[in-house]
Amino acid sequence: MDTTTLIVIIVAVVVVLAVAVVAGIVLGRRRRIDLSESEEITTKSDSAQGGGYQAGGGISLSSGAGATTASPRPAEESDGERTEEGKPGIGDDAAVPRDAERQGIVDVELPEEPAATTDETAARVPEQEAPAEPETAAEPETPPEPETRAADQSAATDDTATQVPEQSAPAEPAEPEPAAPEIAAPEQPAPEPAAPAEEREEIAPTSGRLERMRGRLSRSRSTFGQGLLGLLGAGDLDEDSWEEIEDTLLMADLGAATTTEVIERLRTEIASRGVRTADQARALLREVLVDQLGPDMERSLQALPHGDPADGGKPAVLLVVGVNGTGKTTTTGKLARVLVADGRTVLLGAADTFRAAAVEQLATWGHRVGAEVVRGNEGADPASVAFEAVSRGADTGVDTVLVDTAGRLHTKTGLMDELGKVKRVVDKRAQVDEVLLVLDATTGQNGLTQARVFSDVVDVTGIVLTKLDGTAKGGIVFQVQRELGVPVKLVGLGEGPDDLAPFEPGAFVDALLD
Ligand SMILES: Nc1nc2c(ncn2[C@@H]2O[C@H](COP(=O)(O)OP(=O)(O)OP(=O)(O)O)[C@@H](O)[C@H]2O)c(=O)[nH]1
Repeated sequence: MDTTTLIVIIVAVVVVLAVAVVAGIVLGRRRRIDLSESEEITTKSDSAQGGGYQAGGGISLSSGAGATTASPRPAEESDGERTEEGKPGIGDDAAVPRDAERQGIVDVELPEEPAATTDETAARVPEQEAPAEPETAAEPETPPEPETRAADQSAATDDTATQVPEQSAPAEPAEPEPAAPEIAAPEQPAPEPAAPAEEREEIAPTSGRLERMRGRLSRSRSTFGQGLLGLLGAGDLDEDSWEEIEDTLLMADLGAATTTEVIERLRTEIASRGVRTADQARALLREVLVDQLGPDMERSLQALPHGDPADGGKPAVLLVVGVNGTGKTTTTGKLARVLVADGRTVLLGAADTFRAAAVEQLATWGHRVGAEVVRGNEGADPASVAFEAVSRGADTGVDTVLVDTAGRLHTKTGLMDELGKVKRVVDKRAQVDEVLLVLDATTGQNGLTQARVFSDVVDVTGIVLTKLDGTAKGGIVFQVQRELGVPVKLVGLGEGPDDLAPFEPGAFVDALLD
């Protein structure tokens, strides 16, 4: 073999090797997930994301009779995120140690002393702490001492309010059918049934609210949409990447148990489905997150009357409960608007007798939609006001009675007893169709602790998660439902009168990932 032939052979071998290397690189790149390929980004109208969500869906209302709540998993299967002692604590942090002991729902010990220093929510409304300790709360069976009536009834600003005379709630449990307390003849001003129709405010249509307000979830969206999809789309997912994804989910308050399940499912599905494109990664993430939100849970609001109220039917009764400052009164007012917009008649019960401003606030909401308000004096027995509101609602034939209760720390045994009493007393007059627990989404893990205690005391049937517009921790929705098996039914997305939307898992996840 001469030199020329040798050179030709060497050149040929080099060329073949070069072609092989280039082909290898190209194939390798194709197998990566790259979210920067704009043409592959899925739009929300893409049928692949359907999931049954109707962005135009309104708040679904139903009658309490026969409605059931489906739970995605039994509560005892849930894995709580705990402090080192393995017990729920006030202000639990989202960053849970991975080796934290898992456990289901546990009884929370209710300390005697307020946890105001560690409870953000309580700290927000400090003035409520002082009057929150009347002995009547600790001794719910004892009628409260008669108190001096607030100086001047004419201070009331709402014409439609009906004043409940000062009295204790009907005794319980000795009298199964307590006599309805009389309505005091108000002095000044005379009560009016409702504001004239022409004075009432326009109410935004309930349909399509979540769609219209999806921008309000922008803080949570930056975690999920940019954070999570960015990580998933970074290509080779090594152990460091998975850890980052895990941290991101924990920071968004999904909780350790949900996070572990999400990660495991993503890892399995990415491998088995051969996820390679941005579209596929997004669709998979959406599917996994929606599944975690229990899409089959019953979320309609049991706010429709039992039969025709004009023909002996009974109004639906909803109790609104929660700790201080979560947005109970605001939510009650917003809900009244939703019902009025649906053509329903509503009566509001102002059973927050600790804070005069709360009563005025509710009266204003009522006036704006022409709903009558039953109110008590500051310091009156809230059970009595609630009872009277339900009685009045039944007598006047309204469709729905909404009872706003005072904010109370879940750690205050006496106040929780008092709440239990409110429900038991109302139960004697009419069936309570919904107990809505209002949770402030910005308080994160503390909301969970509250939810457990409230659920124990008053059998919560639905969660309203407020202030989702002001937090990056929208993942708390996942935890609340998982731990309690109680559906999030409504979400508060702002301070405006119509900033209340139905919670729909598909739409919610879409809003987070867009
Ligand atoms: N950003 C935002 N603010 C809200 C939302 N819901 C309620 N708020 C605000 O939260 C504050 C407290 O609301 P309230 O309705 O007075 O709370 P509350 O639970 O009735 O308070 P207490 O009766 O004192 O326990 C008010 O400033 C509301 O405007 C929401 O969804 N988003």
